[in-house]
Amino acid sequence: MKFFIATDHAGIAIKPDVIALLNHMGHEVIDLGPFNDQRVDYPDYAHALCLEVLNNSATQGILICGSGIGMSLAANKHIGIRAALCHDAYTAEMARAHNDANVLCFGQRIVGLGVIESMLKAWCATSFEGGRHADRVKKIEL
Ligand SMILES: O=C(CO)[C@H](O)[C@H](O)[C@H](O)COP(=O)(O)O
Repeated sequence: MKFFIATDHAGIAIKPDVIALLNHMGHEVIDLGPFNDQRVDYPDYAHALCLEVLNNSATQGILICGSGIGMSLAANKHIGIRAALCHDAYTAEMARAHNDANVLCFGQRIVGLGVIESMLKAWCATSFEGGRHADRVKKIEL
């Protein structure tokens, strides 16, 4: 899988570890910034990442801010993006299996590296189940 990743200043510290985990799992990761810890606005990075995911087939995104909330709110403004704010392996698994989520959001101020690793493993190991979930996912978009 090819991932795009972006953060704000409140998510940047954990980014190298997340990229290393994904690389270790065999995934390609494109870093869309920021590249220093100066204060930035999360919507700028969320929107840039969503455009990349939408314009590159078979890619997914990872967005990290302090809580994950701002990133997920901004990302879900894009038609075709299903951004899931996850806190553990179960929410990551359900986001893929039931919601066909294509952007994983989490908060650096909320989860530690162990939980992040379990979320990434669950996310990458899980495919959309389709079936009864397919019509529900279609209904998300107005
Ligand atoms: O959008 C958020 C909260 O809903 C993110 O967690 C931001 O990273 C956070 O608001 C940044 O806060 P800061 O006090 O400016 O570092």
